[in-house]
Amino acid sequence: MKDLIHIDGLNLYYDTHHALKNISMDLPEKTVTAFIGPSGCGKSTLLRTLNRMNDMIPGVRVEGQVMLNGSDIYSNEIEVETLRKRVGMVFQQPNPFPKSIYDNVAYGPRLHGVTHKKELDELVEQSLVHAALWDEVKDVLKKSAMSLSGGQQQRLCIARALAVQPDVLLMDEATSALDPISTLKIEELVKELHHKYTIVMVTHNMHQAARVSGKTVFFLNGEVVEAADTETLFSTPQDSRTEDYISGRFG
Ligand SMILES: Nc1ncnc2c1ncn2[C@@H]1O[C@H](COP(=O)(O)OP(=O)(O)OP(=O)(O)O)[C@@H](O)[C@H]1O
Repeated sequence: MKDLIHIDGLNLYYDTHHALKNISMDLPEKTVTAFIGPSGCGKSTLLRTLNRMNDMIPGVRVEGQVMLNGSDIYSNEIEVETLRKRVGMVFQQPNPFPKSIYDNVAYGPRLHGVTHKKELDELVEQSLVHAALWDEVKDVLKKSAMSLSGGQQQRLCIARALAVQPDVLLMDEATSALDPISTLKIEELVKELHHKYTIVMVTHNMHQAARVSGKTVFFLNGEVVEAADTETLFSTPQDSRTEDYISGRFG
């Protein structure tokens, strides 16, 4: 599988706190990559560097390179809005807009200039189908997104992210606020979506990483300890710290 994202010598500081230390890795396209590791090890920080969400945090300094399909996303020529269209994100808490289901999904395409009703209708339907929500909402598209359950809201947020046809979908603990059934639905969805999208997910749940991802990266104190295909990392870890973590000795 071709590598879509190439990270080289990445360091990130929150003021004086050195949160990411010399990270280099490749993220293959159309694969789910899981970031695992104990709380505070830098998983979410690294995820946020992939669509420059850290730019919004005062005092953040980034050094090194993040290449997306051959271009450096930190170069001056990159427009952050365009980058975020290519690299969508879903957060821990479902955060639909207080608008109708339809308008949530149509929001991104409208922002990027799609105005034709038929085209919008198609995009909304296609995105909701891809997010495995269409059957549940197709008759209530005008209803408020806030009327949906937490799990449905999260799938709506996935549909909203997919509606602008991104290359990459970032998921930051996207199931940790959900019940087990909704979690399972999202895991099933992610397994389907990776045929079309490159997915990078942060998870506290090692079992989830093992179930869903093709590649896993284990972090500790802002450093990558080990990155490998998921089966190898969980069956034959090379580093004793990985082994200790996955066998539950800490974290
Ligand atoms: N906005 C911020 N300002 C200052 N420091 C931060 C900020 N966000 C994270 N940090 C610090 O950076 C380090 C990495 O945090 P990060 O949230 O990336 O870790 P994580 O592995 O995702 O943790 P968790 O699993 O608990 O979400 C931690 O020491 C954290 O305190």
